[in-house]
Amino acid sequence: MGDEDWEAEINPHMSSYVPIFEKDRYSSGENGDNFNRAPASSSEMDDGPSRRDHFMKSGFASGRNFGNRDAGESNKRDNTSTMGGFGVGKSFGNRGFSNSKFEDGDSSGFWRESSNDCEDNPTRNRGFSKRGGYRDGNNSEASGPYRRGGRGSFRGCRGGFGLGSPNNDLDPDECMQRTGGLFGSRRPALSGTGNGDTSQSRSGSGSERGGYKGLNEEVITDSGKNSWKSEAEGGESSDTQGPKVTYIPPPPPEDEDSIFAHYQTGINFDKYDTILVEVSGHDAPPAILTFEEANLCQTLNNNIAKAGYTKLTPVQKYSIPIILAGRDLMACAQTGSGKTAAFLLPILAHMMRDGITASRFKELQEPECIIVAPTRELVNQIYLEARKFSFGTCVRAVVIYGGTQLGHSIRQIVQGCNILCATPGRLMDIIGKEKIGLKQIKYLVLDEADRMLDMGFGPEMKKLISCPGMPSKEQRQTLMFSATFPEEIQRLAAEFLKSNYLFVAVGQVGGACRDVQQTVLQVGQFSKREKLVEILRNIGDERTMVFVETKKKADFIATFLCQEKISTTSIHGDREQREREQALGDFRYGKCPVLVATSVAARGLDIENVQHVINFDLPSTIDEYVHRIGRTGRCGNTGRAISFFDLESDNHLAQPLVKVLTDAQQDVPAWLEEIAFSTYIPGFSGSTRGNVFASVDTRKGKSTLNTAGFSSSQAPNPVDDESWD
Ligand SMILES: Nc1ncnc2c1ncn2[C@@H]1O[C@H](COP(=O)(O)OP(=O)(O)OP(=O)(O)O)[C@@H](O)[C@H]1O
Repeated sequence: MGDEDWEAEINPHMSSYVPIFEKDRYSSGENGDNFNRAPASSSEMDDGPSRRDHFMKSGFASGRNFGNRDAGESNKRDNTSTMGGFGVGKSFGNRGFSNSKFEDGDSSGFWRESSNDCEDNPTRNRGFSKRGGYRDGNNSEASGPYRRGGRGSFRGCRGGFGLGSPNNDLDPDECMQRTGGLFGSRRPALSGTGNGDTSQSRSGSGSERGGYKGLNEEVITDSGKNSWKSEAEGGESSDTQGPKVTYIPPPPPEDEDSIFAHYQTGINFDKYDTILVEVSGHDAPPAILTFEEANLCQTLNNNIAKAGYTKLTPVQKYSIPIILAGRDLMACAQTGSGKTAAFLLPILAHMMRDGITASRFKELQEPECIIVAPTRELVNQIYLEARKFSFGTCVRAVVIYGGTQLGHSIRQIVQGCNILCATPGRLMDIIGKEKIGLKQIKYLVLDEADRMLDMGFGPEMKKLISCPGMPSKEQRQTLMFSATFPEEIQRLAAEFLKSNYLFVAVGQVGGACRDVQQTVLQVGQFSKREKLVEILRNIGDERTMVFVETKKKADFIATFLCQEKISTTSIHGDREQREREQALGDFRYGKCPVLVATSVAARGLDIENVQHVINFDLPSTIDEYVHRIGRTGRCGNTGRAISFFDLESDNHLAQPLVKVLTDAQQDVPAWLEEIAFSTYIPGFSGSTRGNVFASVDTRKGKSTLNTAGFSSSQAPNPVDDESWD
C-alpha cells in the first residue's frame, strides 16, 4: 500500500523547485551525500530523519487577550462527567460588524488564474533558468531569499507561469517534457546513490513515491494525465515500479540541548485551566493536577523538567491518569494544547514500569507501541517528542515515513524499536517485509485520529488492526487524539476501541483555539493576491502560513510572492520529501517567514512562533479550518488568523464558520451572519462541505444541538484530498 497524505502521485518532471542553496549544498558532495548521509551510527538514539525547531524563544505575546472570557469556569474532577463552563457561545445573529480594515478589496491588480488546475502556462514575459529558477521579464533572476523562493517554485513555472493567460496553458504532457529537460541535469547531483534520480514524489507507480492514496485522491499517471486512482492500484509497496527513492533524511541533532529545546508557553497558558473538560464513559479515574501526582519515574520527571513543562495542560490532566489506568481513550482537545505528551508520557511510564528489555539488533523487531499519524512531518515531530521524553531510558523510538529510502527505514528499525512512529503506508510496507512483528503491541495510538479513520486512511487502519499478530482490541490499549472528532468518525473509531473506552473533550469538540484571533474578510477570487500582498507587507517579517486549496496553487502563490519580493517557500504533496523538509526548515529557522501550504500542513505541525495563518482559500470543511488556524496560537501563545471568504465559492462554510467564531468568542462580520442565515437550513445535519462539528461523545446519543442549530459533521469530502496527497 501506499504512504500517507504527503505522498504525491505526480509526474516526476512536475515536482517543485529546489532552492538554490539546496542545490549548492547538495552538489558540493559527489552524490549530494553530504546531505543524504547514511545512518552509520549504531547509537540507539541517533536515528531519525529530520530536524526540529530548537530555538528557545519567548512566545508571541501580542494580540488579544481573552483573559476574562472564561472567568468562573473551572475544571471539576468527577469520575464520569466533568463539566465546566466553557462553550457558552453566543448564538449567531447577535454579532456586530467586523471592523476589519481589509473588507472586500477591489479587483485592481488582479491577475487571473487559469481554471486549469495544471497551471502550466508556458511563457509570458517569463523565462527560467536552467535549474528551473524563475526569471522575470527582464531576465534578472531574483536574488537572495526571493531568488531562492522563486526558483521554479511554481511547478508550472518551469514552463513559465507568471502572467500567462489562461488560454496559454500547456498540456500537462508538454509541461512535463519541458520540466524534465530542465531537471534532467540537476537531479543526479542531488542523488544520494548516484542513480540520477531522487524524486520521491513521482506519479503513481513508484515504489515509494506514490505512497498511500486515499480514494479519489488525485494522481497524475506516467502519461501525465490526471486520473483517479484507488489505493489498490498502486503505491509505496510496489517496489518493482519506477525509480527507487533514495532520500535519507539527516539525523536530528543528538546533543541534549537540541533534544530538549522548546519554546515558551504563552501568556494564556494558565487560562487553559479554565476550559471546560468533559469525561464520558464509566469509571473514569480522577484527573491529576500536577506531574507529581502522575507518579512517573525519576528519569521521566527529569525529562519533563528539561522539556520546560512545569504544569499540565487540561488534556494531559485527564488523559494521563486514564492511560495509566490502562483504559482506551478518545480525546479531543484544542490545537496546540499538548496532546502529544498526553499520550507519550503515560505510555513511557508504563514501559518503564513494566521494565521492557533494551532493544537490540534483530531482523524482526517487535515494538510495544505504534503511533500513526497522517503526515510525514507530523510523525517525525512525534518521534522527536518520544525521543525527548525517553531520553536516558532504554526505550528506543524510531520513525519511518514515505518519501525516504525504504532501506533507511529498515536500518532504523532493525537496530531496535520499542516505539514506532509511522505513516500508514510505510508502516504497512515494513510489516509486509516482516521487519516489524505486532505480537508485542500494547499501545496503538492514532494521532489526528479523525483523519486516520476517514475514508482516506480508514481502510489502511482497518488493515493494520487485522494484521496477523496484532493483538485484539481487548488485548491492546488504543488511544485516539485529535482537535476535531466528527460524529461519523467517532462511530468508526468505536470499532478500534474497547467498548468501555473513555471520551475526553476539552472545550467544545472541534472548537477553535481561543488564543487565535480570527478575522474573516470578504475577498473575491480576483482580489485575493492583492489582498495577500497587502496583508503580508503589513505583517512584515512575522512568521506566516498561507493556506491554499491545491498543490499547484501553492507553487503559484509562492512564486507570485517571491516576485513581490516577499521571501516565501512552499510545502505540499507534490514536492519531494527533501524539498518539503528543506521548506519546513527554512520556515522554522526564519530563512523564509512565509510558508505557502496546502492542507498537508494543516494538522499537528508545531512550529514555534507562527504568528499568522492566512486562509487564502478557505478549506472545504470547518474541521480543516480549525486545524489550519491551530498552527498559530499554540501552547498559550496568541496568534491571528485571517481568512478570505469568497462569495462565489465559500457560502457553504458560512454557517459552521459563524458557529466556530461564535464559540471562540470572536467577532462575526454582519455580512457573514447574513449569508449564514440566508443559507440556513432548519434541521441541517451537515453536508460533505461546510459541516458543523459534533459536540459530544456520540455514545450519548444524538449530538447536542449547538447554538447555531446544526448538529452533525461528516468525513471530509474526497475532493478535499487533492491537497493531502
Ligand atoms: N505541559 C506543558 N507545558 C509546556 N509546554 C507544553 C506542555 N504540553 C505541551 N507543551 C508544548 O506545547 C506545544 C504544543 O503541543 P502539541 O504539539 O502536543 O499540541 P497538540 O495538542 O498535539 O496540537 P495539534 O492539535 O495541533 O496537533 C509543543 O511545543 C509542546 O512541547
